[in-house]
Amino acid sequence: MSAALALSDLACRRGGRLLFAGVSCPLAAGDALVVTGANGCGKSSLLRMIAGLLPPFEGEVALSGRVALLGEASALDGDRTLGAALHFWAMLDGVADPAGCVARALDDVALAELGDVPVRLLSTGQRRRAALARVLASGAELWLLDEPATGLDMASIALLEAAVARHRERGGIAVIATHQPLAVAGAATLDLAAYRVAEAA
Ligand SMILES: Nc1ncnc2c1ncn2[C@@H]1O[C@H](COP(=O)(O)OP(=O)(O)OP(=O)(O)O)[C@@H](O)[C@H]1O
Repeated sequence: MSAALALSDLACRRGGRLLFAGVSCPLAAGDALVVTGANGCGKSSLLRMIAGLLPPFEGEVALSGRVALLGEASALDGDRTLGAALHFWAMLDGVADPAGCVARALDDVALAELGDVPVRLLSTGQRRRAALARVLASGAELWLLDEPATGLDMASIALLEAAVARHRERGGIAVIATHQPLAVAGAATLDLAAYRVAEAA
């Protein structure tokens, strides 16, 4: 797995307001970036920009590799069993061995025993881990994780941290927006508040 990501002089404008400007950051295979900053400073917007879902107001995003975004919603079909819902996405993602990828991902987030339970019956934290499993099973080189620790207990946070570490060891890149401190060894940090653009008086 080999990934690369370069953010060059990025600016973000939403709802008519310039949120941040001048964000630059190069990331190579195995790197991680932890994005912090107050509510509303634009962390989710930055991740959506990297995912290609939101055009930059200025600057550019250059990347190589496939992208998986863990956002607020998991997009897993509530009526399917967890295993089937993940399998559906793994097929769409075109992974070589969807069944194997899903089984490993479920193991990695400690949900292997719930593979035959409908997604709608999962608890909040289980649903969050299921969304993470979807990212794991995607085989994407670039992980964009938006508040991945929300709703997770301590054991699940450790699983998340371990999954990120393994992904980086394989040459993947992780960009993580978080309010909670996470153990991400040697990660670059980006405090978006420092890139806030003052409103004109
Ligand atoms: N679709 C949209 N249209 C207009 N403004 C938006 C839209 N989505 C978000 N915003 C605004 O952009 C700003 C940044 O939102 P964003 O979700 O990126 O912040 P955040 O740093 O991730 O916040 P939080 O820590 O609360 O998750 C907010 O003021 C928000 O109201």
